[in-house]
Amino acid sequence: MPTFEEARRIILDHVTPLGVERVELLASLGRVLAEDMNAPWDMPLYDNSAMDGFAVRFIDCGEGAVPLRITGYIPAGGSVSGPILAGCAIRIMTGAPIPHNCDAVVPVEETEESDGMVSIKSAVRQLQHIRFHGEDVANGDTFLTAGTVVQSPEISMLASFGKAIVPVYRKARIAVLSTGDELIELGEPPEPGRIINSNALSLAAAIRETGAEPVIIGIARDNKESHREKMLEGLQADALITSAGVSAGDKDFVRDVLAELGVQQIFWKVDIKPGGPTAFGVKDGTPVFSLPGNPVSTMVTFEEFVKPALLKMMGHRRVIKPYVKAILREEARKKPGKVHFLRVRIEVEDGRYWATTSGDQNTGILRTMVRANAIAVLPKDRTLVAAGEEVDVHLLRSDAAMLEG
Ligand SMILES: Nc1nc2c(c(=O)[nH]1)N[C@H]1C(S)=C(S)[C@@H](COP(=O)(O)OP(=O)(O)OC[C@H]3O[C@@H](n4cnc5c(N)ncnc54)[C@H](O)[C@@H]3O)O[C@H]1N2
Ligand code: MOO
Repeated sequence: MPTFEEARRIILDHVTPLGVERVELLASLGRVLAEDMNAPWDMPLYDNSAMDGFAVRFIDCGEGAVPLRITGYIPAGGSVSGPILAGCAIRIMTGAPIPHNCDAVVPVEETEESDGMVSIKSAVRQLQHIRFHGEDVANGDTFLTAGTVVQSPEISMLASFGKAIVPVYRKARIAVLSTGDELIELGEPPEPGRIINSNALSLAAAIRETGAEPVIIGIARDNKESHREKMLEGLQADALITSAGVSAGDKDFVRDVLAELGVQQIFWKVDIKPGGPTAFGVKDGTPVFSLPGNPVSTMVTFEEFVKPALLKMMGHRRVIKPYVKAILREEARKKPGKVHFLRVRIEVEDGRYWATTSGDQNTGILRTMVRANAIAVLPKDRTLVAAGEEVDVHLLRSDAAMLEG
């Protein structure tokens, strides 16, 4: 039986990035660039002023210099009409192109103006307040490399270079299959013995949060034909996730039917709790994740095993969530032999993370998953983690480390 880290490694070793597509710039947000991007021109494209003020010749600004005559005006978006004449200055705005013989810009605050003349009140350095063409990125340079996750700074850079269409890794389409005779769909009346198919929706949400596209294919009933039919449909997607029917029950058909359909089982059962009965298989390169049915186990195993794989499929290179250290406020006890994923609430105090358990850790208890914003990963061989001890934590929510305001 693989350990937690071994199981995650095995999964990652069996998945590869999907193909590439070209999308409109804004649609590339959160996606991964599939090609290096090279600058089609210098940025900035032309020498320009970094300040509102006066374009001058440095030699006219030495000690004891006389006021300069203002002979022109170049607004942002304007154009240069000629050189700066000796003893003259040209009023200029930030971003406006500078005359070819301008070698300094003096900010307006450092000048005094009267009767069409400007006096400079401070020492001038040659080349001050000029932004030179190509000083940010030179024509032909690689300004973003393949594998970069596109966020607003990348959008800014891509837009600045006129890239309206961007090559990114394809979004993964992930089939979600629930199994079990007890399941009813959202909207159907609940009654004893029936369970609303919440796993399909929590998985779909988690898939979306990862940047992939969920395809809910419904419920396979507790017979092999129903499993076969739904699984064949699910195997058309880039990956298939099933929930429930994977432990030792007499109606747990998932692994059997997957095997009949030619899915090679890579592992079944991992040394963890919750999530012990998790299985992973592959058919012709399509990964199949069989997650246990308890809603908490489904979500935790998605987070720890499926999410890194989906990220890798969509071209991400950083796919393994790092641990942060948190101080446990109260002791936690466990049996030895398995890594335990403890649902905790993190708070930041004095720049450190503090973790409190979110309550009842039974896998049937959903409310403590809702209350949790992180998972403390307790080592396999430990039986007691004392109050005040540091534990490794995976943050679950983007606001987990944020402060109230
Ligand atoms: N003899 C053994 N029994 C069990 C073992 C074991 O190793 N030996 N493992 C236990 C563990 S751990 C878990 S977790 C569960 C998981 O079993 P399955 O994955 O086969 O899931 P089911 O038994 O079918 O369902 C478990 C639980 O989850 C509810 N469920 C199922 N599907 C959904 C859904 N789509 N939405 C919401 N809730 C769902 C289901 O009603 C059950 O309550 O097995 C233990 N038993
Ligand atoms: O995955 Mo099960 O939830 O360990 O009880």
